[in-house]
Amino acid sequence: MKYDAWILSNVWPFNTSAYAEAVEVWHEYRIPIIISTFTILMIVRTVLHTRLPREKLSITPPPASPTLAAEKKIAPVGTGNKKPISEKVTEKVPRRIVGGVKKRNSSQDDVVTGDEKIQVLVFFSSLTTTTEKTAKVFTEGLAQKLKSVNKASRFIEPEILDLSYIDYDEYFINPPKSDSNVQYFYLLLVPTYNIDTVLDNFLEHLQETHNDFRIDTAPLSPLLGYSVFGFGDREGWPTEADGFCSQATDIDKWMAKLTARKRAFPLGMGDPKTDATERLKEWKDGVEDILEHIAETGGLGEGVVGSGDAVESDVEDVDEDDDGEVLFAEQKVAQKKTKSSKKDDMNDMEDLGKTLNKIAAEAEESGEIEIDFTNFSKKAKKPTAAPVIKEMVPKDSPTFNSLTKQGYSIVGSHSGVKICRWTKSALRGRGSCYKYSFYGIASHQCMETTPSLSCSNKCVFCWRHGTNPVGTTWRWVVDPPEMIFDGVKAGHYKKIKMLRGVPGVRSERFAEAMRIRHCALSLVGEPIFYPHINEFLSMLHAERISSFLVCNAQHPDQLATLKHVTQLYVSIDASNRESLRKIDRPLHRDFWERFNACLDILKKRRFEQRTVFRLTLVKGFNIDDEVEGYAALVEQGLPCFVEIKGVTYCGTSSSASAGLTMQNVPFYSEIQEFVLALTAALQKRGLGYGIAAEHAHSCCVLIASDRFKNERGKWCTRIDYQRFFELLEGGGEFRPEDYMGEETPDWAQWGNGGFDPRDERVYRKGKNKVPLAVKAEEEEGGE
Ligand SMILES: Cc1cc2nc3c(=O)[nH]c(=O)nc-3n(C[C@H](O)[C@H](O)[C@H](O)COP(=O)(O)O)c2cc1C
Ligand code: SF4
Repeated sequence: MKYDAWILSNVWPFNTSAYAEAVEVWHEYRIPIIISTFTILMIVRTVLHTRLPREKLSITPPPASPTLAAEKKIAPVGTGNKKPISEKVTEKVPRRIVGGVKKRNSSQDDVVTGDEKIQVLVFFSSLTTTTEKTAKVFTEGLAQKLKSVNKASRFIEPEILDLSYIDYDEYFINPPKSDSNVQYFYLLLVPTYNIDTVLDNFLEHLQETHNDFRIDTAPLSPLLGYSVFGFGDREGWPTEADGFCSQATDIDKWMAKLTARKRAFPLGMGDPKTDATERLKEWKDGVEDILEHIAETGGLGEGVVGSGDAVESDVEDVDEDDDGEVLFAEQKVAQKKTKSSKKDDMNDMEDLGKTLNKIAAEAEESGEIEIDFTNFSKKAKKPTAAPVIKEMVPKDSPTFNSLTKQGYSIVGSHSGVKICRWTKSALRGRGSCYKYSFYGIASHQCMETTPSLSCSNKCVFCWRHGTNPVGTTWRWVVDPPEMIFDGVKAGHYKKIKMLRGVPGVRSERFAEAMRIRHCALSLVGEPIFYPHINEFLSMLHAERISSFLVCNAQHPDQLATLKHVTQLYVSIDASNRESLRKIDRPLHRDFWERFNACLDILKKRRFEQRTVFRLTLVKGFNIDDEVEGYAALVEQGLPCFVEIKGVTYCGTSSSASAGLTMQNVPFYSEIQEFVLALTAALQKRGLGYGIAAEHAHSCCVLIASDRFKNERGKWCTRIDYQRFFELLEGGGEFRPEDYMGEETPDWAQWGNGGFDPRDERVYRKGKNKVPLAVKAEEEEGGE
């Protein structure tokens, strides 16, 4: 019997015609039957999957995220009728975060459970050392305090870290790696600068870390907590809306995001000139309390002010809507848009567009800010009001009053002119400054001026800081060069005329002084900062006024485009990066790169114009062990001359606050020693330099390149000014040797002191005949 026939007769209970019909139906409908069955099975599976609670198969946390122990979560106190977030989460599973951004929501994720150690890290940033000094004192005080709290043994000695030197990746992507059971607490003390500083880098790093899709949005949540204190200036930035402590505010916000809102204590702010001490003390007390609390209880505590609780999150940060979804403001707007469009049932794109605009406007009105958390653009900036360009030194400003009290005539809104003490001295026949000994410049015919009272450094030895404005870029009203030129000349002549009646003024010198022959662009500030510096120089040269321009080696772009000057100076205040940072306190974060770029420019220019390195020696800052470093810089820039000058002491509170005292002023014998050592170091390197001249009265010595020796081997450091103007007016190319002047007079040469024998040497009562250290009021203006 065949198998089919056997089945029919033994298994199939019905008759054969019924079977044949069934087979026929199957053949006809088998595809829809299979599809329907499969679909029904899938629906049943999906329903069961979403309804039934699931067991966690693994306890491994997701990469880069600490274990989230839902059991640890404590209901926040003080949230009114709102249910604790953790409860809501378990009620509505799964909890959706629109936009796919991972977010943590409790400050209790990482608690100290028993014997963990607590390490406080105090980060600071400082340009002009206020914050640095304060942070040091603060950290010492905190260390003392933590020794006396309950559970003091939990605390490791707090550590202080400079944001300019640390690797952000080590501290601000994840907490530092530690093999023992140490947990970290971050404190940040930062100033605010509306110019480019290291803080911009830092903020960018925080922002990028938060927005980096590869890492958790809150990778710093394992921290125990953090708090920020900002230093600002209410005089310039009176309110927070004006930018008072704006960078501290930004850091606080980004840290809140990165730590999942573990703000342990509210952002503190203070102005060192007024209330910083008081505000910092309050903040310190609060931070100490919370640290004690952490050591005792293991966490920040929920619901208390400053607990970092989710309820106090920022408006633009995170928000909860009725459905228990955590939505970012952007998506909330988007959701409203969707709901609204559904309600209105409009398919027409034009109408939809109108509705969206309306909703967006509503959202804006209600204070919701649209933030793109999914696409981070560095260029995206907060919309700001159109900038109002201000005057650098307005007539009603404290800076104006202070500068005028010091004898400056302010021209326009950013230029100044002042009579230097050597001009007065020369008028009375009592000697010119070292520029006469070295270069033949008569001080009574010299005008000292600057077209930019602003500077990008805060050198410890500068007698004007506290008064002169600072900045890294020109952000003020620009006065025309003609106005400045006429103004500074008028100011200079006016002051000369006022000296008419001073006892001892020689009539012939007074008459000569009414014709300016030289301009020292070195008074204060940074002359090449002025956008029309080249036009200004042309005006000087057109009147046959020679130009000595001193720049601080921080503006390579401007230096590169600078036209011809009679002598071009670069201040070399230190031989290495760290020393330069300490002494010049530059505002530019890439100050060392800028400095080196300027030296390279100077090197290229050495066959076009006379180039000079100006070294100002400050004992305890930039002399010890730096000879070789300076020699290396000379080798790099190959200047025509190196002027070495002892610092002058101004005795102001700002110099004192920079740690400068009379002890930092070198004796002339120390300058001489340094010059001998430097010359030897240069010669050892095979560089053709020698000591050409000195002016002991100004504590100043000149090292010159052998290029400035004549055929008789004599130094010719003086300048042929007549020739310089002829060459300039000729319009062709020329070299510094082409306007090399006559031989340096014997009395000015090394070993002879440098005082013009035709002048009368006047010693002040009680002063040594050989000046050992010159005070600023004597020396000011003798640039
Ligand atoms: C160029 C410059 C820009 C500044 N910008 C701001 C500012 O935008 N907002 C503010 O509150 N303070 C500003 N300040 C004030 C400093 O933040 C304040 O003086 C601070 O104490 C400096 O700290 P530090 O010297 O330790 O770096 C600025 C100061 C300077 C010199
Ligand atoms: S570069 Fe000159 S003006 Fe500027 S801070 Fe230094 S010494 Fe003062």
